[in-house]
This record gives sequence, C-alpha cells and structure tokens, in this order.
Amino acid sequence: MIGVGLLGFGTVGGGVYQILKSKKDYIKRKLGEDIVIKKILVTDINKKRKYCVDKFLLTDKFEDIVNDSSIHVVVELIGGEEPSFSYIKAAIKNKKHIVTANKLIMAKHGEEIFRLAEENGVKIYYEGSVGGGIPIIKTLNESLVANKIEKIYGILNGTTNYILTQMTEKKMDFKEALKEAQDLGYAESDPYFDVSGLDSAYKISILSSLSYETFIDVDSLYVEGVEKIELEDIEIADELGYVIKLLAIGKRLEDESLDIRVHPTFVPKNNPISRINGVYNVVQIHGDNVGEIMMYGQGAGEMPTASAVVADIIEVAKNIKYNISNGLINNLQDHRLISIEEVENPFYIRLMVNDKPGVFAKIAKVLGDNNVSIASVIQKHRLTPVVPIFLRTHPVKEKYMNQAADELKNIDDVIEIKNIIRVEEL
Ligand SMILES: NC(=O)C1=CN([C@@H]2O[C@H](COP(=O)(O)OP(=O)(O)OC[C@H]3O[C@@H](n4cnc5c(N)ncnc54)[C@H](OP(=O)(O)O)[C@@H]3O)[C@@H](O)[C@H]2O)C=CC1
Ligand SMILES: N[C@@H](CC=O)C(=O)O
Ligand code: NA
Repeated sequence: MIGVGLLGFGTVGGGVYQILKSKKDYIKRKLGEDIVIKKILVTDINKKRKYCVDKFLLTDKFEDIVNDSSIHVVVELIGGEEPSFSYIKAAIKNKKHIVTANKLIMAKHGEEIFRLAEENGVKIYYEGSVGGGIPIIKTLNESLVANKIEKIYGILNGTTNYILTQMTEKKMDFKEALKEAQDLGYAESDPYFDVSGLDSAYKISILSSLSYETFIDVDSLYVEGVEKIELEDIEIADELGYVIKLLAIGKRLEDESLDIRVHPTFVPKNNPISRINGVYNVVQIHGDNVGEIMMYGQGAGEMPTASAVVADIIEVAKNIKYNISNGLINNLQDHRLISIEEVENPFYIRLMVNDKPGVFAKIAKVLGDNNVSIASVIQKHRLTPVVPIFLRTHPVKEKYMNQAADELKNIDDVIEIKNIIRVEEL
C-alpha cells in the first residue's frame, strides 16, 4: 500500500481525490498495489466542498501528515511560495517523496529541492506544474532525452489564453473574461500571476532548465503580461493577418547563450499556434534528432491537471523500490542568458497622434534615426482631432526600439504610445 498525504483540497486537490477514488480498482490492477489517501491538509475543515470526504481524513495541521510514517508521498497542491516551500522541505527531510503542481516553487527553488531530495533519497515529480495535463516534463526527461533541444516555446498559461480568446472571438471585456477563467478554476488564487506573465515565466523557466540542463534564474527573465492588450490591438492584428498570443519562449542561440522571455506576441494566422484557443496550451519543441514536435492539451482545470498529478503519484509508487536519480542536477551546463535588449523582432506599434500635416514625417524620422525601419502603416480615417496610427516595423533590436519609443513620446503631436507588441516570426 502506498500512503498519500494531500496538501490542499481545492480545484486540483479535489480532482486528484476524485480520480484516486473512482479509479481505485483500475489503479490497483495496473500497479499491483493500493494507493490510499491517508490525510488531507486544508485551512478550514468545516468548509463545504465539491467532493464529499470523510471528516477524519481532513486536518488543518501539517504535522499530522509529515509525522505519519504510513505516508510515503506528499502531494503539494496548496500553491504559492509559503507555507508550501517549507512544507515540501520538511516532508523531504522526513523521507517523503514529493509530487507537486507548484510551478513557482519548482522555478524559484527547484535547485534546492532537487539537492535536498538527493540527500534524502527521495524523488520529486512535478508534471502538473507545466501545461496542466500535457505530459511535457516526462517527454523532455525521457522521450526526447537523446536530443539537443534547440528551441522550446508555446502558450503556457490557460487563463490568459482563455481571456485573449474571449476578447478575440466574443469581443469580451478583459475583466469579464478573467472572471470566467476564475470561475472555471483556471486562474491562480491571485490571478496577478496569470495576467502579469509570471506564471508563464515560471513554466518556461522549468522547461528551459530541463531542455538546456541548467537552472534558470527566473527573476532575470524578461516578462510582460497581457494587462495592456486592448480590443483595438486584437482587431488590428486580425486585419493584418495575426492573432495575439501570450508566448513563452526559450531558445538556445548558436553561441550557446539562451534567449528566454514571456510577452504578448503577434502570431501569423497560418501558424498552428494561432489556433490554440481557450484553456488549451501548446508546447512546440525543436530537437536535433526529432525535428519539430508539438504537444497540445488543456493547460489548466481540475481534471486535466489532476490527470498529470495522479500519473506522478503512480510513477512514484512504481519507482519507490528503485533508486532513480532526479536527473537534472547531475550534469549542469553553463549558459549565458541574453538580455531582452539584444533580442531582434519586428514590432507592431499603436500610437495616438494629432491628425495634422507633417506628424507622420516626424514619427518616421525618429524611427529612422534609431535604426527602426517601417514595414507598413495604417491610419484609420476618423472625424476626431486625435487618431490612431498602426505601424509594423522590420526586425530590429529591442534596444533600438526602446530608444525610438522614448523619443516618440517627446514629439508634441504624439499624444500616447498605446502599445508596442513583438511580432514573432516563428
Ligand atoms: N487550477 C489549475 O487549473 C491548476 C493549478 N495548478 C497549481 O496547483 C496548485 C493548486 O491550485 P488550485 O487547486 O487551483 O488551488 P486552490 O486555491 O483551488 O486550492 C488550494 C487548496 O490549498 C489549501 N490551502 C491554502 N492555503 C493553505 C495553507 N496555508 N495551509 C493548508 N492548506 C492551504 C486550501 O484550503 P481550503 O480548501 O480550506 O481553503 C485549498 O484546499 C497551485 O500550485 C497551482 O498553481 C497547476 C496547474 C493547473
Ligand atoms: N493558472 C494557471 C493554471 C495552470 O498552471 C493557468 O491558467 O495556466
Ligand atoms: Na504537464
């Protein structure tokens, strides 16, 4: 019998409980062993819950789990940094294997957790932390292990993809779409992590660590969220043949430095990523042997995420007798992380300007003086003194675009730079 202690009984914890209960016999047949939830940690034992659970299983004391010798696996599904990080460390020190869906902890503290786990002879599984039900961690660790990964990128946050899809397809307001994503259980308990791009940054940091055999300092990544995206950006993107997606990108450059970033991006409509909608996530990987691989599935939500967590619990159960290393920390590689200033992309710029003769010439001069070459311009005819101008540039280094943006702000007739969005030539 494999004893499980569940930390958290919310969206994902509830799904894990339900799968382990409803598939009990099936799992026993496949594994030859029972998996039994011994205790569930919550904040409020008396709270009304989606799944009916025996009261004796619930506790609000972590000690009831960490000190229970019949618990072999601690499954952390609380989220956030603390107390989850302390609980994971304490559980490892008490020789418990860990399954978690906590990307913040794996991205920020993965190195410490892996070392501690190695010292204590336990294993760490975290498939639910990236791409929800998409088996991406296992794919990188096992199926693609003979490949040199050159690029890994995609849509890694279900909440923001849901919001952008609702804004694109239903012209829904940002706040309304976010509320729906929260009601569906996709968002983090503090949705700031989703909309700010941080959740995607944690995830691309985890995937890049695995792909490039290093630990990434997530705080040094360039991260931009979707807060500034307005319906007008989405509409003009559509007109120009693009869809706006929040992309997380991890590239290995020729000199072995890494280009890792998260930001909203114009994706051409003929790229399959542009058609990944709603809560769906996608990960595209380029490996030297395998070529291109694309994995697609629900990146958030109760059952897809619980599917990954339960698979990890079964994996721990299967491996409990064997001494399998956690892999990553054995062969760390040195990589330089390039700054966003060095990245080259075409840009889309939306400006509000006074509709007067000579304004466009001033804008073109500023851009030209800063090495930014214009690829196309749209100005919509409006019977107002202030009108929007939409520009698309040729590829240019971010530092030149930033210099140009600073100077554009100083032109009297430029009222506001509404948005600057990178166009990714994937
Ligand atoms: N929701 C999703 O779609 C996905 C979530 N994840 C990750 O899974 C994890 C869990 O997310 P989710 O299920 O959505 O979160 P929820 O907010 O739905 O659930 C959190 C659970 O943790 C319990 N909890 C919160 N704080 C404490 C504490 N201090 N001590 C003890 N228990 C506590 C809560 O107790 P109580 O019930 O009493 O309030 C609740 O049961 C997070 O790391 C998240 O990033 C990963 C992929 C997808
Ligand atoms: N809040 C996250 C949940 C899964 O990681 C998301 O929306 O993708
Ligand atoms: Na996954």
